[in-house]
Amino acid sequence: MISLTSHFTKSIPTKTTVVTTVSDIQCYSFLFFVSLNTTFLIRSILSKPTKVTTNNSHLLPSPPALPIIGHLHLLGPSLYKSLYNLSTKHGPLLYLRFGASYCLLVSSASVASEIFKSQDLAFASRPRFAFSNKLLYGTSGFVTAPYGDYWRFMKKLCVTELLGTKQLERSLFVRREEKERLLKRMLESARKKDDVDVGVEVMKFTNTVTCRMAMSTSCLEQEGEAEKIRGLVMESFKLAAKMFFGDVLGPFKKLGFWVFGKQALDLTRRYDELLEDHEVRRSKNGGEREDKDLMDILLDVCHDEKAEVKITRTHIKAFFVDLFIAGTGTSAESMQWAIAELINHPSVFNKVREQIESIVGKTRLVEESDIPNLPYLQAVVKETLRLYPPGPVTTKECCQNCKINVYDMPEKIAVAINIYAIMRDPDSWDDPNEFRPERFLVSLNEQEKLDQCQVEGKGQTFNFVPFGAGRRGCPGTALAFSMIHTAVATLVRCFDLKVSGEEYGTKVDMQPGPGMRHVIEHGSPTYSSSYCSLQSIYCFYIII
Ligand code: HEM
Repeated sequence: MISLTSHFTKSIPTKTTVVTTVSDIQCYSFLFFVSLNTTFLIRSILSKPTKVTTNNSHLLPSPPALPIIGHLHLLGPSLYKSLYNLSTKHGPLLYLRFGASYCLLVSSASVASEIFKSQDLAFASRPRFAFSNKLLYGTSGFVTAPYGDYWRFMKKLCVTELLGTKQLERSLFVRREEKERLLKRMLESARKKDDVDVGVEVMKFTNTVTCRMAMSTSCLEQEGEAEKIRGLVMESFKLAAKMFFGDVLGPFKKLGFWVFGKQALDLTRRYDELLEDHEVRRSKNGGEREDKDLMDILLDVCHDEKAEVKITRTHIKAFFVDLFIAGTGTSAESMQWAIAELINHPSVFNKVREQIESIVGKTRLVEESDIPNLPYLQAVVKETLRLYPPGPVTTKECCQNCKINVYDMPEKIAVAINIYAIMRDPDSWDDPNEFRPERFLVSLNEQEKLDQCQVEGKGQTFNFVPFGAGRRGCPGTALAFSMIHTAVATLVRCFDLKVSGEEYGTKVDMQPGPGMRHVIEHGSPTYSSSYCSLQSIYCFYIII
């Protein structure tokens, strides 16, 4: 084990954050919007926002809105927190309008269960944003694909060839090797007494695992390839955050694209180059291989003229970009939050380490097969995901008329489900803002009762939903848990940790950065542009 012995000379990087009362992006969007066209403003003032009504007696609750901007002024620097504040004040199901776009906001487990379970099929698509057909392979992606043959085909492939239980067993050696590489890199820094940027290291780990599992290759094979992918993912977040706000521009959204279009095309070209380089290397190295990976299978379908579902090369590229964006930053971010909470709670840290030592001993590393015997580690990871979901808001679109509670849902209405709010709801959780992993430790008796409920179909309360749920729920849940458990256990097992330049015991600042504005300036390792943890993450170095 490596202990920290000396003070460190390197100072914490000064990524200062300026918190404003109203997010800059809001102001910029609004000013941009205002200066663009007064005619539209006048029209908007004259026309009342459409409210979603049901048989006329049920008007969806909605906070007071301003002309033109609707509820835009109610958003603060952190989007998901602003939405959380709105729901605590006005209720768990709200109608909101931001400039020219509108949506329903869902913030409680009971309303979410309608969407995740009772009306799952009706909400099996996602809404399209203003520029979604322009950014990164347009509408060919999997995450944004409408519910239909293409989505079903890709989902099945995803599960059978990459993320299902059997595939995860087959790819166990990849995660083991990459865990050892992560450890080696950290040990090297330790020997040199260097600071380690946890964010960079765990992102290399998740990137390379995903690359190797999906394309049988290591991102680290080529000089700087992991860094290149990490950079591209960060830039995608920045751009998506800027372009997302195009929606408030309504009929003028094309002008917004004109501003960012060149950046979007450049980003797509760089993803293209990366994937094409990769394809050239793989055909040089292998040609026809017996043990086909996901990329091989997709290329076969692409070349098969009789295939039931038509897959193009653009679909394949879009799919891999989606996997990187949805899978690598989210898992890496959760690892960082977990480590940060453990530094802030030394007694929890020691308990995790003691449990690992009692189960694994002192002579070998933690393996995935040890995880079922480490309930406290599992509880720490769950509690981290509850407090800091990397995708705090997920979106769905109603694709057929249906009812939520007493309200009729019109087709095409966009729904934002605030996962963050659900997992901090005091009706579901005692002391919801406290980090208390023990809440996830259930006694054997309780576990039996829970199992019985699951068998009888009564067990889903939808109050713990970091991965969403229903048919559009995250297919990478098992992989994410494997990666997070292993990485966190390895770091706790092998290193004593503290914030660089500070005394032992100094707390990591857990205040998330100011959301959208920060994403636009710095990019974010999270796949949701509405959430940002960079203040603590950037400032957070391990000293070994
Ligand atoms: C801590 C890690 C992760 C978290 C918290 C997370 C969370 C989520 C959430 C909230 C959704 C939306 C679910 C919904 O709308 O109901 C989602 C979708 C998705 N996730 Fe994850 N995810 C994680 C890791 C991964 C990994 C490792 C992969 C794959 C390598 C992955 C692939 C996807 C894909 C492809 C979708 C889109 C599914 C669809 O639209 O059908 N995620 N994830």
